Amino acid sequence: MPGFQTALANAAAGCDAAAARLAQVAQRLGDAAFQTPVDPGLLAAERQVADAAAASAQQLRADPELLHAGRVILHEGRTLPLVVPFGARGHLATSVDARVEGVANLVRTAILHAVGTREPGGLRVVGIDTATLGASFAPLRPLADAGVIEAVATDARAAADAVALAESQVAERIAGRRTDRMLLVVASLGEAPRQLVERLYALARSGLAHGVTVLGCGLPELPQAAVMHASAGAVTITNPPAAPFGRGEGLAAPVDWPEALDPSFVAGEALRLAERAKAAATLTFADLIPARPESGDPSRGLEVLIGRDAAGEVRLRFDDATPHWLVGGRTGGGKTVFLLDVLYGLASRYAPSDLALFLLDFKEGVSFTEFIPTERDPSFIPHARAVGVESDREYGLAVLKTLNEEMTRRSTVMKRYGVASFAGLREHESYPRIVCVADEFQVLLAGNDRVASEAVALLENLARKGRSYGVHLVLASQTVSGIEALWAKKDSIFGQFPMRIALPGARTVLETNNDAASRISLGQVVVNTEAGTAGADRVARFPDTDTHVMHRLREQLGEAHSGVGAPRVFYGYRPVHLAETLPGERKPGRALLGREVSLRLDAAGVDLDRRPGRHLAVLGSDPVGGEALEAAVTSLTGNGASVWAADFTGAAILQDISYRISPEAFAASLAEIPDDTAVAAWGLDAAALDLKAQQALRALLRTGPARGVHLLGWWRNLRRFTDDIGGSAGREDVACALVLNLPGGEIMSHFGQQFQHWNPRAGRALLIDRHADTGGGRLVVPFSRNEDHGPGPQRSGGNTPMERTRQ
Ligand SMILES: Nc1ncnc2c1ncn2[C@@H]1O[C@H](COP(=O)(O)OP(=O)(O)OP(=O)(O)O)[C@@H](O)[C@H]1O
Repeated sequence: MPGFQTALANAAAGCDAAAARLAQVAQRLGDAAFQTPVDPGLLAAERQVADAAAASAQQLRADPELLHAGRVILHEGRTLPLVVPFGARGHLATSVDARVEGVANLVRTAILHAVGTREPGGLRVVGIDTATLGASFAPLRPLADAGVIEAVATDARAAADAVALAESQVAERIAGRRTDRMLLVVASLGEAPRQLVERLYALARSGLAHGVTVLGCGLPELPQAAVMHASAGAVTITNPPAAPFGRGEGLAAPVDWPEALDPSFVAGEALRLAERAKAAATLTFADLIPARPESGDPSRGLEVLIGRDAAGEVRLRFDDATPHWLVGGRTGGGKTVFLLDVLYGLASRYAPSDLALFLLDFKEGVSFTEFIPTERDPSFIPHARAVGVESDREYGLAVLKTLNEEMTRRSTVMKRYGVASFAGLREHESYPRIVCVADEFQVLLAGNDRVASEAVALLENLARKGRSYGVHLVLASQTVSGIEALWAKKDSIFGQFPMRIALPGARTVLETNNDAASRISLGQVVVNTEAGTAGADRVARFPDTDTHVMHRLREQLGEAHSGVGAPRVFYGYRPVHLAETLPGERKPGRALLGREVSLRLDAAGVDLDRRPGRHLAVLGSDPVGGEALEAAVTSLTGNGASVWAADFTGAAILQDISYRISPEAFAASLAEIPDDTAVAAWGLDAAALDLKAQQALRALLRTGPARGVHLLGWWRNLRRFTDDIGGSAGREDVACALVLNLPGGEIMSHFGQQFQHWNPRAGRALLIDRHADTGGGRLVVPFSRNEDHGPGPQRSGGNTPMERTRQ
């Protein structure tokens, strides 16, 4: 057992050190029995050799392939630097581990030497120190913070991960994917399983040729290594395999460990090397963006530069191997910045005809405003097709549906050409790759309602098939529960996300035994293309965004693609007004009520045609119900319709109506409505219609549409409404309803089971039209009054709050 042997050796070294101290004391006492007489001629020769060797050793200090591993002890107390092949030329092992102070010195000396003699980024350092819990590396902390020391394993599981990291370094070097070296420093291994030791030996055998050097403390049987043995009060060193010291087994003279380094020197040197590494590893945002936008070929995938790690530039891809990405990180961990780096990088490298962005943000905040025109800055990213800011879940669902439909469309075209991949499709037609980013996607999946189950099904389909059709997902979440929600629903989905991106504090995006994200700081990211497997991480540094560079790119893209309209934007938090509808949206006989929460953000309304039941009930006490009714009336009168209006609330703003019915006269007027007239009534629940009036109302409902008479009534309470129309018998007589703050459980008795999940919330309404092909109704943002102008005049255009420039 190497662990046992090391423990024995450590104990022996302790005894030896005590014996050596005793010998020194005896020497000082002048006991001649401890002195060995040496020929004076030999001593003189030794002095000459030592002087020459010391001078050349000094010159060799800058050679990364040679390590000053200690001192050679000569007669008369003279010493000579012990220089051994290292790096690509050999490993070094010791019989005792870093619990012996001299060996801990060796560990620090070797790391500072190896890092300092190589170009920044040319060397990765990974440590194992289970017996002293990382204490051997503690003075080198700045190097760990800077990511030069990538990991120090302090328990058996982490030790296995560290070995796996070194093994993957060998594999990557063999595959030609890396050119840097790794120094694996086993400072102490404790009672390691035999299997792990064998893996270390295998690493040592293949490492020299393939980029891994091992400093194996307490591993005297390490292959391809010079071994420093501590025994009998002295340390000896065996021959380095490729460059023996002489003809014997090892160096003829005793040696000693390196002298303890001054702590302030270690701290200063570690800091200097850390700063040097950081400076070399840092790209600026401008470095991510080419000076002029480019038109890369998206056929085989999309590639984007996101930062650097010790081995150089880090580029990530959307392709067959990593079609979808999962991104995690705690609040303030840099997720927004990282996504901007990626998306601006992509937009600068691919033309809008080759890359389409769908951007969904489900959290409160201002994500993705850098892609859309604002009042202060009209520039935008032309690749963005649809942007949801503080999106409703239903908007997210609409986007996912659109993307699924797009896959179906592409599959038809691909069948026609007899091709099975996106690259094959691109040989015939230039479809863009699509990247859909859903920030805080767990909101979409929360709960057990229809939206959640549809979203899971759509996501699953996109995740499984997207790669073949050039459709890619980026799901980002700050919360653990976000990702767990998806695990719980369909654990198979995440199998389609081999690319895991963990920002500081991310937990669930990596495998549970991979704690790489807990060791990085702001500005760093763990990139793992093997679904988060421990040992397959790259730790990269990515830059903060730069508003000037972003603005410049938007302007450049705007000039280059002036024909491309701004994206459709859904602002979940903004009210909408009738005044902002476009002329094409206003049609005679159509009462407009709001905007659909859908990808096209169409104006939502009801057609008042001659079919039976073409009436509208606005239901719920929310005052926005009254405002939506005002908009409906204004949209009708704007197209020349005749409207008679009655207001039982005293708060309605009645514009351009043909005739105002006083509340008292309402019941009597019902029988006198002329043909082709809409009757609008606010607060019908307060009308207290008696039986006769109710019968007149029901007659109007039944016979009105045939002669162009339609009722648009606002009842603030459902009971009054159902009473007035005659309960379930009158259900078909009012085919349209705009439901506001009445819960699903309440309305389902009248409208049907499918509405039980309706969850009323401010600024949203459910539009039900029994004659339209929308079984579950449509979520709409009801038109509210313009602060100053009531429902507002209809004007010919408008840009906010829902941008509609792209058709
Ligand atoms: N690579 C980086 N280098 C320097 N600063 C950064 C970097 N990434 C992010 N930051 C800074 O950290 C802060 C938080 O970043 P960011 O807004 O991206 O975090 P987040 O994870 O999206 O958090 P939240 O969603 O809570 O805003 C910002 O002030 C940002 O400038």
